[in-house]
Amino acid sequence: MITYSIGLKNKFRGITVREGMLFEGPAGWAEWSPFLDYDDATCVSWLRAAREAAEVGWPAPVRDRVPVNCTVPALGPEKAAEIVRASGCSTAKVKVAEPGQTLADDIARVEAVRDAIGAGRVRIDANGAWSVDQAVRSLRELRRFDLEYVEQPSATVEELAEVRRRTDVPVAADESIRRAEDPLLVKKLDAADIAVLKVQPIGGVRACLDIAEQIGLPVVVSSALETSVGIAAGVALAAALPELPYACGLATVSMFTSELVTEPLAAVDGFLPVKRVVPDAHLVEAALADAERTKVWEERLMRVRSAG
Ligand SMILES: O=C(O)CCC(=O)C1=CC=C[C@@H](O)[C@@H]1C(=O)O
Ligand SMILES: [Mg+2]
Repeated sequence: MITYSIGLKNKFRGITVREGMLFEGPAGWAEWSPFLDYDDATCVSWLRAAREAAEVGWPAPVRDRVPVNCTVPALGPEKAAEIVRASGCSTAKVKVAEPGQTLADDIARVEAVRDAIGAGRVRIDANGAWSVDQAVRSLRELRRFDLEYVEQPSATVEELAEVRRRTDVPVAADESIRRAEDPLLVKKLDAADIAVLKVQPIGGVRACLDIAEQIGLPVVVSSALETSVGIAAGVALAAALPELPYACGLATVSMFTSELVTEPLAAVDGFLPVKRVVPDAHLVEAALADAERTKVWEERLMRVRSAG
């Protein structure tokens, strides 16, 4: 069992360092990396996903590569454009509604991304930060950049449904699925056009495939900001879905300052290959967490195992 600690190039989701654990089982390597602000009960499904990866493996793929978007954190317009140009992707996902920023900041960033990507696709993610009225007002401004969709504009499923009724920008549900008691409520309330599925929070590739089948919406597979070991699970899900009409949010290892595998699952010309990965001993050594953080994670794992 390994505890890693890797820096992020830019602040994302309020964090600058990513930590997690890796395990090896009969089926291969697995990552368990619930965010530090999650309580033990929330981390149980994340552990189920890691167990599936280590002990059982994943269903057979139906494709050998997966189209991906580049992910643009809530940075200024120049840096945002730079990330898009360096990525080689023809779809970009831009973070908006960052606490402490304004709609003018979002407009400048999305405009810069639209210019950088040309005829490519631009989607935005508000992480539930807007009220319904704020979402409708913001989308009225941002829709001129020809948005593919807005991910989680507001916090609740009911709000998502209302935003969807009041805008012509398609709505994708993320937190409303991965953090919900009933992930299918989104469908029942007609709250979304697209379902964003993440393997760790939902509890594994098979758990995601079940939701995909029941929810009856096109699926975008997205990462939980894992190293290549965890990203491989997202790629396995994207590769096993019967239909994959959108680029996936799995090109996030480029946000890390270092990696654990010699050939990371990083986008080349907008695609990731479908493969399992094995951590490299030297890279792992360089990314090992210190004794104090390792203890924190080992204790967390023990608690979550007994909670599960
Ligand atoms: O979807 C992507 O392009 C990358 C992944 C991504 O945006 C996220 C990963 C991890 C945590 C989340 O805050 C965030 C998301 O909201 O989708
Ligand atoms: Mg999201």
